[in-house]
Amino acid sequence: MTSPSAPIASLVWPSSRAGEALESIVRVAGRPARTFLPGHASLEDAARELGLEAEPLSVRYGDIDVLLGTSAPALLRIAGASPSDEHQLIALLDANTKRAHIVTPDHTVRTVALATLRDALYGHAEGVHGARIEGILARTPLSSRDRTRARAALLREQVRELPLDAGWALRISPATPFLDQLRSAGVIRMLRATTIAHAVSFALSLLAWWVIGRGALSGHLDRGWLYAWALVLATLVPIRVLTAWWQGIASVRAGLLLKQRMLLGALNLVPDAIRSQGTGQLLGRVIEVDAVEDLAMHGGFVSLVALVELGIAVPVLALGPSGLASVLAFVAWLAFAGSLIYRFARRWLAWSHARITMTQDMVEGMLGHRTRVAQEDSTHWHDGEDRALAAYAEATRALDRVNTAITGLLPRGWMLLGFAALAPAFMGGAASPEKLAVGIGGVLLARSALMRITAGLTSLVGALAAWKHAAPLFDAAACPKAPASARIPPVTTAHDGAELPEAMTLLDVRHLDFRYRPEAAPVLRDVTFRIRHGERILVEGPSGSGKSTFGSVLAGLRTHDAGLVLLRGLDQKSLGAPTWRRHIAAAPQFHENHILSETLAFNVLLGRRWPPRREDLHEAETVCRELGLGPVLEKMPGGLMERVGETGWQLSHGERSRVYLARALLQGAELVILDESFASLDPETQKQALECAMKRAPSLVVIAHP
Ligand SMILES: Nc1ncnc2c1ncn2[C@@H]1O[C@H](COP(=O)(O)OP(=O)(O)OP(=O)(O)O)[C@@H](O)[C@H]1O
Repeated sequence: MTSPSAPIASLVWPSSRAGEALESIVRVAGRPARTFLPGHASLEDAARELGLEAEPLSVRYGDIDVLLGTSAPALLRIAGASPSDEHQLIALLDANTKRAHIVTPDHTVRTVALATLRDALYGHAEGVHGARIEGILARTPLSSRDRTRARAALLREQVRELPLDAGWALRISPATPFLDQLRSAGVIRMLRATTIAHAVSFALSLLAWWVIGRGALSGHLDRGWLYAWALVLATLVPIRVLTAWWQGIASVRAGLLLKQRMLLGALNLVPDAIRSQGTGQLLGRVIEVDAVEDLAMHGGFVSLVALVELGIAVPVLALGPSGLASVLAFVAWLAFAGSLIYRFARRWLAWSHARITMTQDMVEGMLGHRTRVAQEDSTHWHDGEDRALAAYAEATRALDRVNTAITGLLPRGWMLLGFAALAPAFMGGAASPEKLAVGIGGVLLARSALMRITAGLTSLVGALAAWKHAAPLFDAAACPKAPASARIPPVTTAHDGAELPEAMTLLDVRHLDFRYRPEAAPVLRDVTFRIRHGERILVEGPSGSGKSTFGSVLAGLRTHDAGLVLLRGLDQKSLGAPTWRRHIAAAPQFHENHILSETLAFNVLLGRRWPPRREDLHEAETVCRELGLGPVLEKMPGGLMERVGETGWQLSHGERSRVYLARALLQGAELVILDESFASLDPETQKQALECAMKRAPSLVVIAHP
């Protein structure tokens, strides 16, 4: 193994130039980027400044090869030249199985062997294990080549399972304008290439048609022309294959970007907005995302090809024997096609509305099914469904009628009209065979273009209808996020029981008003309240008095109408939602919380990095045991790795509430808000769980009934 820094020492960036390395990689990759302004708190913030997301690459040493193959562009963190040096960075542009391109500190691109990068990443482990391995090898009689190989193999074996902070993968943020994302992923370039390839392919088809038509109509076809025809057809094959390949790649990339964007939009939705929409409507939106992707991709490509074909068909018609008449007939038929597609669009919108409404009702019905089975007379379970089905069937029939006209009438009607326009030229006998061949070719080409454009536009209509439902998710992704760079003053340690100075105020609530709707009476009115670091506070009140609402405003889950909520003197807008949530963790009331169908470890470590480190799992298990979950951990065959939730181990009510508690306590927040978290526990377990919360939460707010 080569020494970690020697082969690429001149190609690495000092960590102090991380921002510049980021900017350089962005520029070389041809991505739209803003100018980098130095002085950011973290690399993640610096990346955000450049319109990127820097995702930490936390892997095991054994996964370095996979990492190098899949994470570019990335900033890789390697060990400094000597153990005392700060770490250095490699700006990885792209990589294949053997080589990688990196951007050097003088902003040039260099090719390096992938093995060199791998060795550089192992450099972190060299410092720790190198000397010991060297000691083992010193006692072994080996040639220097074998020694190097044995050293590399031993080191890899030693550290295979150990974690490595390998740097950051750089991704264009899903919140940047979608066109920029498409451009950056090379989709626009591929669309351009596809369009040109289609134009060439049509021109060649036309040439082939002209060659064969000319021969057929003139009565003889010599061998030379036949060869030319065969050659043109053979050339078409690779062009079509290449076009289909590009088209496929462009669809996959664009689809992926769209899904990422929608996912971000879903995560950006305000919880109250989600609640007011209902599960059915949200699911409807998510389903429509797939329809948007399929129909828009298909419709977009087909329409693009159709436009190319139209652009060729019209001049060919004009070159035929009945030039102007043929073109006018085609334009008139196109207008007729347009009116049919307009009618189709209106009916599709009505049909998709009926379909989506039924989906929403069905989901809501499924969610409430258990309650219905227990509470409602079975004769009323399906009330209203017949009416909805009848409306849907009628909308489907209306759509089918216009669809039949589009697919059946349009192409056949055009053939009749197109040949009718050519008829005088055929009858007159004055037109040359070449002209007649071009005329027939034009009619056929126009038919193909017409069929394609109707197929493309009908798909686009479907995409548009689906878009109406999916757009809120797409738009939510573009919501400007509050800066995450703002830092709150460092935490100072509380003195147990001592009167805390003013500076220790953690959360300051002043004249807070909150109402659920603008016209409704406020649920919280003029609340002024202060929590100091280390305090444990009990919030009590009768049912419906606004305790949970208050907790959710403090946790940043709801936005207040008036007043101030300050965390160490800064409001949520200045700190940004992620920073706010890092400092305040909440366990919402039971019905607002959820066990995800995942492992127990995943559920309790939800607020931390995933995959977890060994120490995360250890802490999670300790907290679970402190909360009295030891017996259930013992019962589960997989322990912490047992799958829980709807499809897994069904946790009891009290067990679930302690999982929610563990989840909140494990987030490492400064303030933990527990909303009726102890209500479902027996007195003994309640005492145990409360002791754990008191011990682990730096500051605590407990909401409970008197
Ligand atoms: N979306 C909403 N629109 C209008 N009012 C609402 C809405 N959601 C909740 N409320 C009302 O706000 C009030 C406060 O609710 P909150 O859940 O905060 O009370 P609570 O004190 O936690 O009650 P409990 O002890 O029963 O859990 C209640 O009267 C509730 O009905």
